[in-house]
Amino acid sequence: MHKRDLNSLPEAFSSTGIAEMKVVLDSVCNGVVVVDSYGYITLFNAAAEFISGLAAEAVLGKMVDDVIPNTGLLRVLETGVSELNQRQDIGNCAILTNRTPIIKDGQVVGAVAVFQDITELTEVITELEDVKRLKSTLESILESLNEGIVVVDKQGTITMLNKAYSEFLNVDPQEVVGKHVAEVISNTRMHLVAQGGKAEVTDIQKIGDNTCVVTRIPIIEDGEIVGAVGNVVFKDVKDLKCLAGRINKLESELEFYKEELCKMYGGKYTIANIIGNSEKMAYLRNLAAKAAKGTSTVLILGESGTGKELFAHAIHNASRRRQGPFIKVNCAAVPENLLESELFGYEEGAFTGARKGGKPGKFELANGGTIFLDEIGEMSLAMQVKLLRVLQERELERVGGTKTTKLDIRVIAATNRDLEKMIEQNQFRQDLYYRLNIFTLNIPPLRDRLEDIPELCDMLLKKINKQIEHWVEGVSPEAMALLMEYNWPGNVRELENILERAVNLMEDDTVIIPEVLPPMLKKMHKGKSRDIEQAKDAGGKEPDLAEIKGDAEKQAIFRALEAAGGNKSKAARMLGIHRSGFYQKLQKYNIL
Ligand SMILES: Nc1ncnc2c1ncn2[C@@H]1O[C@H](COP(=O)(O)OP(=O)(O)OP(=O)(O)O)[C@@H](O)[C@H]1O
Repeated sequence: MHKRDLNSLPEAFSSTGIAEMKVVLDSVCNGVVVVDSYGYITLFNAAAEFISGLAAEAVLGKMVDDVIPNTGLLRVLETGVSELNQRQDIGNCAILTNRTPIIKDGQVVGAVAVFQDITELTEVITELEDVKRLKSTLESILESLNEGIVVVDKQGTITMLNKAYSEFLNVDPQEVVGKHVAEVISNTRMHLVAQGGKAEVTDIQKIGDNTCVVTRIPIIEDGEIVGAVGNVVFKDVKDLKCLAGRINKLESELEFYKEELCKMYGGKYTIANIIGNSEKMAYLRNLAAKAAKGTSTVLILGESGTGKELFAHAIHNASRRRQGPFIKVNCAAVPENLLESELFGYEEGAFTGARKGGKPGKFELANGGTIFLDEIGEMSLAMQVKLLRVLQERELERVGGTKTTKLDIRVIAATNRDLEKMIEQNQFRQDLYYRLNIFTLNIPPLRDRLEDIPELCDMLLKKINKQIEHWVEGVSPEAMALLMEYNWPGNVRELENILERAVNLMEDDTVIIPEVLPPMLKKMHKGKSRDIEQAKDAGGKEPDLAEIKGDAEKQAIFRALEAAGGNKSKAARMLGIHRSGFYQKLQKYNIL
């Protein structure tokens, strides 16, 4: 670093009272730096020392750009032109500086910089800029709102009125700012809130011709009320009514979808829907109500069509789980190789063709509700083991998965098979049977409670009338006698089918007569046998071939079921068709 002898200061300062001048300059708050015509520092006052953090002795006589690298004084020496109000950084300090040349006899003999620390000022400016940005953001938000907003000061003078409010009032926002709020908004209480400091939420206010819903909130700063902000939530109560109407509509839509969901996944029937005034049915209804109160697994036994599913729905609906789902799985209708994933679900990639993202199984879907395992007697031994594990542990893993899901479900199982006999024949696992056989309902076949038939007919006819928009009052005594003599292999479902067929064949009659009942009922009733052709006479219309074939097929199914004691796999074998084909037919004729 070059240093200059202080004895050779510029003539401007060499002869007259430098020391005196330094005392003066050390007393001022601004930093002062003087350089000679070569750029050597000749003066560095106390404020310059303070701002730069450098001692005067250390810098005097040194080249200014060695001391202050970004100095502009050398440029001023060169150009002889002043540079005023320049921003510059010295160390961590921001300064504002005026650089001027020192001219003597028309010659630049040196230069002086007079500067002040503006670090704090810069911070204030930055803060101010932030506040300005925030203000403009808030203004844009307020302007874009649909709600009308007004702000008043403590005296009730409007300081802000947003676009929505000014349009609603039909005033120019610029003109109303500065006016008292009462002059601009009719029936306002804004000035009172700005005085009293008590918020008024969701008040009704008549503004012009509109009855509006308004809210007024005091603005409090440092514990002092400084004004109030008001907003018009609904510019007309009609808007509110309209909104309430929309909410009502949405609520009723929601109710509708909830009901639909309940119909899809919830229990359809209640205990009151279980018809039958026989002692056996009264006892079973009572038992079902007790089963519903508990949490135990329920096993429902009975021939096909006796109402096992009806009981399962009714138990679910009478239980505390009635709000939860009711999920039915027909273990016989799902192909053996799919049953596991159907029951327990699967993870993505568990097998070829597995759906992306996996799929929950029926057990998961039933969580919080009831799972109804129909035709449990048709489940393979391998599946029985898996089912037993889930029933014991009350948790499952999806096929191909590792995560366990806790289950909170009530299990109701049903079958028309003799499970004890199946255990003897090693077709059903004893341990699973014990798990299921906790609360058992044995539904007797219809032939053992013929006294239920009249009441069942009444109920079923009402249902059929509704379905096919026909009006049949009841069953004639002759037809009833036939119904009471039949042995009902298909139970209540068969009764329902026979009544529906009869109603379809009837024309002018208001009661079911023997002629519209199927031949096999009449065959059992000796001497009164007539066949379907008489149905033609009674109904007056020729049954077509498909109808006759369908009828014959249906009767064949019922007969096979009767001979197989309700065992569907056996009935399918007797008819020489595959079990799944047999199920399709059961579904087609509404026998399932
Ligand atoms: N006691 C009853 N009261 C009213 N309806 C009944 C009664 N029993 C059965 N039903 C009606 O008969 C039809 C068959 O009943 P459901 O499906 O419950 O029998 P199921 O024993 O489960 O038959 P499957 O073993 O073939 O599955 C249904 O329409 C059901 O509503």
